[in-house]
Amino acid sequence: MIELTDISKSYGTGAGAVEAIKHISLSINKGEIFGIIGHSGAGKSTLLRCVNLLERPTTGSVKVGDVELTQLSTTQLQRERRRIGMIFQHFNLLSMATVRDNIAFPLELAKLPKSAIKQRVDELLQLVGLEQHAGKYPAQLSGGQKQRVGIARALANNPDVLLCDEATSALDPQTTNAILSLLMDINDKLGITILLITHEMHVIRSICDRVAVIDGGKIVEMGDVLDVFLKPQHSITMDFVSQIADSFDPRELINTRSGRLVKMNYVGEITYEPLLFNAVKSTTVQFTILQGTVSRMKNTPYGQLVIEFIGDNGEIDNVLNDLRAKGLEVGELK
Ligand SMILES: Nc1ncnc2c1ncn2[C@@H]1O[C@H](COP(=O)(O)OP(=O)(O)OP(=O)(O)O)[C@@H](O)[C@H]1O
Repeated sequence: MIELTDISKSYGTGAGAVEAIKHISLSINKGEIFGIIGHSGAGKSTLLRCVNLLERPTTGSVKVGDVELTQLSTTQLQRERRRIGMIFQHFNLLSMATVRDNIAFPLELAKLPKSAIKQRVDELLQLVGLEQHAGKYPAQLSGGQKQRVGIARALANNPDVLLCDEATSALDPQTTNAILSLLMDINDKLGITILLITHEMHVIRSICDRVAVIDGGKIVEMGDVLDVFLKPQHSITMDFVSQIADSFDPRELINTRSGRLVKMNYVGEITYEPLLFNAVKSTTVQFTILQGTVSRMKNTPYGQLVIEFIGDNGEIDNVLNDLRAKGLEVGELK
């Protein structure tokens, strides 16, 4: 649905030039929720804005659907942009217009008849749960409600793609979760492809299928969220993962514990099985959980534990092999 090929973007020229993104290629599938995470200044906004050519890349190609956007005339580009909705961190609503009029705005630009606009706005108000607030002005709404207006407005022309520019960064944790659920619901119901940028790993873990980590204008790591989360390769990715994982380094335990320290990852329904108990029950091996997370990534449960096993080495080997045979990824820390 979105194909970026060898995109670079420089601001300014000569000695003062800033190369905000450098040779980025990215392919996003139809119906996917794809997250881009990076620290401030990494180039996230620039990259996102290249997708609808709010920023024109200095070099490279931008395809949305089958259309190469960089080759279009201004009028053609305006038409194609209707297929790409966008929401913003600070909502960017028209302060002098009601909720209904804010949502109607892109439909008026598209020159729909009045009756069709009314019907579509009613549908959108219902989709985002704002039927009771149609006559209010933005100043009378909470942050979460303002973002719902932003989402309804972005969806007005039935776009294929929704770009989300730090859409939850100005919201409190509870409202963030409600907006993330709404985005997931919209992706599910409408099959719309969502590309979001964030600096919060929580956002990626809650709703994304795949993630790219960017730093210094380059993609440093990319993959399925589960893989990147459970086995981060790059130090920047590890920083982000530690935002939500229990963040102390289990290797610090090595010199303080006398048993065998084992790290295990597991994914899917086995997360809820009594795996450890079953593995040791017919042995004399004992275990202690030193560190652990059991949670969900989007809809997939997973666990990550650091365990100390105490007992006969041969028996512990058998326990570890038993766990591996059940599908756990098991690695010893020493
Ligand atoms: N219009 C501009 N003119 C000059 N430099 C710019 C412009 N926009 C962005 N930059 C520079 O490009 C680099 C990437 O900025 P960008 O806003 O894309 O990063 P970001 O990851 O979105 O950061 P943040 O999370 O702080 O918004 C930064 O060094 C920034 O200063």
